[in-house]
Amino acid sequence: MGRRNRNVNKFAQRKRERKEQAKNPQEKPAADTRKHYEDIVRENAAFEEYYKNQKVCPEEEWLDFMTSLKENLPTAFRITGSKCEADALLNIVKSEYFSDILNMKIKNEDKEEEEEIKPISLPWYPGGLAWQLRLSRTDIRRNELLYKLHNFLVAETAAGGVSRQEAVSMIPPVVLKVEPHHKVLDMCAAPGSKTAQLIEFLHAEEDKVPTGFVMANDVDNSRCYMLVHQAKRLNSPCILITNHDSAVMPSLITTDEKDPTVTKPLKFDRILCDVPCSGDATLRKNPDIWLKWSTGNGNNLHGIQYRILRRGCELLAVGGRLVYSTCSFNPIENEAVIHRLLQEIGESVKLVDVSDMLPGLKFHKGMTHWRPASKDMVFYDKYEDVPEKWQTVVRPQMFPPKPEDLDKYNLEKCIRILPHHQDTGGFFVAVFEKTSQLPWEKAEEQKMETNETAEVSKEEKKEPPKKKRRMGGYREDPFVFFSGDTEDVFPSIKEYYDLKSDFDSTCLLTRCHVGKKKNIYLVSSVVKDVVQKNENNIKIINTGVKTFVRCDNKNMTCPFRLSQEGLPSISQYIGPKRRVNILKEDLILVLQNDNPSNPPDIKLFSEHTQNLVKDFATGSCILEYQDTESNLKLTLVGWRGVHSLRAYTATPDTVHYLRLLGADYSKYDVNKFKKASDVSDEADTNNVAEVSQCSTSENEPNGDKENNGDVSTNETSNINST
Ligand SMILES: C[S@@+](CC[C@H](N)C(=O)[O-])C[C@H]1O[C@@H](n2cnc3c(N)ncnc32)[C@H](O)[C@@H]1O
Repeated sequence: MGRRNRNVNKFAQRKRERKEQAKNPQEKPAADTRKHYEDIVRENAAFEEYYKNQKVCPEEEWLDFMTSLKENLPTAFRITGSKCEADALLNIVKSEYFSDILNMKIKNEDKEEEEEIKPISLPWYPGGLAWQLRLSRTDIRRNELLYKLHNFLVAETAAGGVSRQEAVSMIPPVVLKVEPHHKVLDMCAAPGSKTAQLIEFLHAEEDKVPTGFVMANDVDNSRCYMLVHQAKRLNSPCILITNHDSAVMPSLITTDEKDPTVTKPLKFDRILCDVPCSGDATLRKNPDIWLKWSTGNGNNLHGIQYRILRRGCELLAVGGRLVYSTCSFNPIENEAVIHRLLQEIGESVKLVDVSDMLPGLKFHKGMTHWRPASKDMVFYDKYEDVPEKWQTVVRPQMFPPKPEDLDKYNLEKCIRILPHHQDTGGFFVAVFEKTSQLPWEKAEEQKMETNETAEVSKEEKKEPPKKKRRMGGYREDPFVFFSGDTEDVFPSIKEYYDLKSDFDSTCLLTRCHVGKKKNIYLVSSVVKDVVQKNENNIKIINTGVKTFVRCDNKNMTCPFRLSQEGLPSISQYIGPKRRVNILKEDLILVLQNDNPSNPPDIKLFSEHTQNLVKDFATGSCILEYQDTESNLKLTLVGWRGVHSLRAYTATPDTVHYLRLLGADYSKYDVNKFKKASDVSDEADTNNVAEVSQCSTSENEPNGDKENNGDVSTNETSNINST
């Protein structure tokens, strides 16, 4: 394969394919992988022999283990978003969707008999926000009785109200115990489902910008753009995405909080090492692994897994917590990696028992004995038995601890989840705490101190400046921070949006040095510091949440409108001049009349709202609504036209808000099973909305409704000023 091919951005390519498919929703994708999956014989003799030999589960559970592995994976999802929105959505899910299906019996794809669907709340997930259904994704997609549930999952995923994620994969962020002040590193982050959770935990305090941040890293440049997409859904100014081999992740620096004139090494309070693995615990979701499974996979990955974990321990602050996880059953990728690390670093890092954080979760304790094997399925009890030809593959560090050393390592504190435990995928999790510096960290520090003393005595002999690190891959646009309140476009933004004096304009940035600023992004001050101090040292792919978008409209004195993505971060700084406290019925009116070329006339609104906007300057504004009973608070970007008022939301968000308001959104809730001729004229005219609900991927957010300078179009807007 040529170099050009390897550099194809797979994510962008898939996006293009989906767009094409959205244009012709009736057409099936060329390669129907589903069919392919159905044809796969879910058997692999080597797999069975290997894991029977490793004793991954007691003999009496073996049949259940294998039977479960051959079944399709049930669907699981989490409800996300701010606490008040998540609570409101949870109530809707329970009362509208689950009550409908509670007593329903469905014949699943891979079962003979009809079964009850029975939604189960995952008992160990905080706030009762995570659910599992006894239905695979395909079951939900293909069954007409479930079209409303399917529409709900697709639309809410696009709006960021729901995240579809395998149940067991939700565990690592839960046990990492992230708090809003933590500096968090996700070493192998793409596609980003766990990163999303980390960000949600970071934003646990509603309406407050966290003082911590999440750095989400992946070695694969194209997969980094999946992270960009995830981050975009979450609207956080506290995330940065980097592209590096985490086994050799560079040491970073940050400003010392105690003395802002000096820098110090950046150590992370929380680190997630969700390392690349053979993935055989995802067989239920990825049946093609049955076809290619071999012992070689685990053996080959052990080394990189160990190096990533080791580097993670170095980057971890003393007192910090690190989670190592894989979706593999293989002890060579799991306990052997951990044993190797613990052997090397002594007592400075120790395993922690986190079972009390996971109430109701069934699992097996970590293994304390296993037998490395070569590709020809010969098992070894000691390295000396390994024939020379396999000695580069089966390494001495892969062997289990001696029985007399077991107490040193506490490997039983690891968590092994098998598919039959609670009808999920399999998973492995180990949680570490760092109690002191690693042995070589202490030595390095001493060496540095000695060097510093020596430097003082050789004042004249200055070393030449270090060469700038060369960073491979795609060239990213620069991160250009505002110099302060005098930055050319800032005074008009400040004036128009009545920005409070404590807003730090140096946290705004653009992605170009010269030319007209198009999109303006916002980061938290700690993220700004990390970017500015380290951008020559590590490749930063993306940071900042889009907050202002250029909009050269003759009816607006400021050339920038607000963007919904950045609104939760900037809203607290915007003064009363640009806020409208709208009534519920008026907000519903605005959302239901979302045709940008025909926005609702001011005369249609309540007297209350008409009075509020009477003397309101035209242009971008905030529409706010708070339900006094439920505490539900909605904040939307609006537009005051000369004679109209409208919301500036993307279609999935419109559906999300209408759902939360208990309003009618039926025109978007299309039953795709009905023949095209049955679909009402109204739905036909809302074709774009239908497509976004039923045909495009759940991960595909729609742009705002107009040509408004969104990332996808990158053009400035001329908004219809009706
Ligand atoms: C198991 S997946 C991570 C899944 C992710 N944590 C999630 O929950 O969505 C492993 C990821 O590690 C990345 N990876 C592989 N080797 C790496 C390395 N040396 N450094 C950083 N990332 C690496 C892969 O590109 C892949 O995206």
